[in-house]
Amino acid sequence: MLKIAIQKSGRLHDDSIKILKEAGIYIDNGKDQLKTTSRNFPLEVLYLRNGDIPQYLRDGVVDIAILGENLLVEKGEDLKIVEKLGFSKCRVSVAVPKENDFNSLQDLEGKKIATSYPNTVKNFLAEKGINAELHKISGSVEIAPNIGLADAIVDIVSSGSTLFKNNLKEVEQILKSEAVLAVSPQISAEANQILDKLLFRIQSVLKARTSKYVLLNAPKDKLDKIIEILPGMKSPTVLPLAKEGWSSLHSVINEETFWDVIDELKTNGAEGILICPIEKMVL
Ligand SMILES: Nc1ncnc2c1ncn2[C@@H]1O[C@H](COP(=O)(O)OP(=O)(O)OP(=O)(O)O)[C@@H](O)[C@H]1O
Ligand SMILES: O=P(O)(O)OC[C@H]1O[C@H](OP(=O)(O)OP(=O)(O)O)[C@H](O)[C@@H]1O
Ligand SMILES: [Mg+2]
Repeated sequence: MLKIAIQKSGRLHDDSIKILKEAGIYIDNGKDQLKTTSRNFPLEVLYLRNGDIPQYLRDGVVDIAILGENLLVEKGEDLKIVEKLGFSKCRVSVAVPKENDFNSLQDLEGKKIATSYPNTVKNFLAEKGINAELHKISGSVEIAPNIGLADAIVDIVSSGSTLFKNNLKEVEQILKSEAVLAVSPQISAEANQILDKLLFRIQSVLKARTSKYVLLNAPKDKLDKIIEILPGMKSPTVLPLAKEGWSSLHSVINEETFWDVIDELKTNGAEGILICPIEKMVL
C-alpha cells in the first residue's frame, strides 16, 4: 500500500480527488471517513489539514501528499517535490493599504506585518536586510491593517479580489505556488514502486490536459509548410482525402502555443480545422 495525504476540505480537495480519478484511481471523498482505501489501486488515502501535512510526511505517517507548494516553503523545505500538478496556482505577496505611499521594501523597516506564513516572511525579510515585527494569525489576514493590527500583510493572492475588497494593494511578490505531489523521506522501497506507477499515470493526465488533438484539411501544394508548423508527437499523420489534391492532417499541439499555431495554420491554407480534447497521453 502507498499512503497519500489529501486536504480534507478547502482549496485543494476537489482537484486532488479529480486528478486521481482521471488517473483511474477511485476513492471516496472523505466527507465522513477520514481514511479510505481505493477500490482499484493499492492506495490508502488520509484526509488531513493542509497545514499539518508537512509534519506527517516528515514523520512517515504518509508516504506522499498533495499540498500547496507555498506550505513546503513555510514548513517543509526538507521535503522533496516529485511533480507539480498545475492547479491551485497562487502567489504569496506583500500588501499594504491602498492609500499608503509605497516606494520600496525599505518602507517596511520597523513596521508590523501580519501573516499566516511567518517563516516565509522572516526569511524574505532577512534576505532583503529589513527588520520588521511579525504577527502570526491563522486566517482572515487581509483584515489586519483595517483594524490597526498591522501596517502590512503577507498572504496568498490569486485573483486579487480579497485584497481589493479590503482596500489593500499588492506591492511585492515573494513566491509563486501551485499544488504539488511531495514525498516522505521515509518512504519504503515497496511504496516507492507503487509511487512510480502512480506518477506515470499522473504525468499522462497532466500532459493530456495541456495538449489538444488537431485535425485539418489542406491542399497538397501547401502540405510542406503546414507540416513545418505542426510538429506533433513525432510528426503529423497525413491521409489522402476523397477529393483529388487534398489531404487531411492529424497532430497534437500544446495549449500554450495553441492560438498562435491555429492563426499560422489558417494563413498558410489550412481549412476545416477541428480541435479535440485528449483523454490521456502516454509518452
Ligand atoms: N485563493 C486561492 N487560489 C488558489 N490557490 C489557493 C488560494 N488560497 C489558497 N490556495 C492554495 O491552496 C492551499 C490550501 O489553501 P486552503 O485555504 O484551502 O487551506 P489552508 O488554510 O492553507 O489549510 P488547512 O487545510 O490546514 O485549513 C494553499 O496552501 C495554497 O497553496
Ligand atoms: O486573490 P483571491 O482570489 O481573492 O484569493 C486570496 C484569498 O484566498 C485565500 O483565502 P481562502 O478563501 O482560502 O480562505 P481562508 O482564509 O479561510 O483560507 C487567501 O488566504 C486569500 O485570502
Ligand atoms: Mg486559505
